[in-house]
Amino acid sequence: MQLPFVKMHGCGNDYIYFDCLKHTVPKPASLAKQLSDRHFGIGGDGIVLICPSSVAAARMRMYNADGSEGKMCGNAIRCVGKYLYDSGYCKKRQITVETASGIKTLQMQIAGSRAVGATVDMGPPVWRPEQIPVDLPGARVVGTPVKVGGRRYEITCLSMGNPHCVVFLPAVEQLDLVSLGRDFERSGLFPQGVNTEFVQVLGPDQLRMRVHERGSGETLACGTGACAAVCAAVAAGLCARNTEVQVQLRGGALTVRYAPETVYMTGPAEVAFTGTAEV
Ligand SMILES: N[C@@H](CCC[C@H](N)C(=O)O)C(=O)O
Repeated sequence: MQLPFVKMHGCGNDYIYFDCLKHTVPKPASLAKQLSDRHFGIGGDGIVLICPSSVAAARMRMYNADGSEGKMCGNAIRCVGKYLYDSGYCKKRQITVETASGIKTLQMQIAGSRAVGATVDMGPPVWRPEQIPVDLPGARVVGTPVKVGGRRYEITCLSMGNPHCVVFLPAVEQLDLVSLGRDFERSGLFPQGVNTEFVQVLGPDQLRMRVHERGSGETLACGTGACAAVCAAVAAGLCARNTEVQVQLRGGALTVRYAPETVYMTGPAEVAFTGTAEV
């Protein structure tokens, strides 16, 4: 069976998108594993299905490269908005998308007849450990000392619709994220796995971040992770609330504002190429 796809990315966080408003995708979990392979597949951090919704313009389902399903993806949702706008399904400046962690509203950035990015209302962060989930006591895990992989870290944990652990370090460029990411995954602290952000504070409105994602390994960017990093920086008094903070990632930059009621994330959405997959 042949299935058309669009390969899109937000700051280099790349997924293979299928239009499930028109087509049915069989066995998406195993397809994600097969197609994400950068040598034997199309290559990507996972796959995204753009599905019908009764409550929004479309429903997004995202699968990591290992086939696990994620509840939310900040970079993918901007690309879903772009696809809905560019293909004419929803030619509106404001687009709603249903996800496994609720309905999100996007304000599309338009250039000519195409969408080039979006600001997404990501919803407020969730701090309660049992709702993240993280196996640590207390009402919040903010700057909490732990031992992971035999080393001491101070971690901040929160959910942006998916679990995040933020670690502030003096420098992040030289880190071995394969082994560090694995250490955090295997720490026993995160019963549903975790996305770990290693963050260097460059200034009160600028962070540098590298990320090890649950189910995909190191990626060039993570939208929910950038939001988690800014919320953690605000909680630690390193950045101001309700101020635009630029998060520099390996694949580009995202802007995040931790507003009084919610978190706004702004960034690009780009098509890399289109094709047909044999499934
Ligand atoms: N790349 C993402 C997050 C994707 C899901 C994550 N790996 C998970 O399993 O929670 C983003 O841009 O937010």
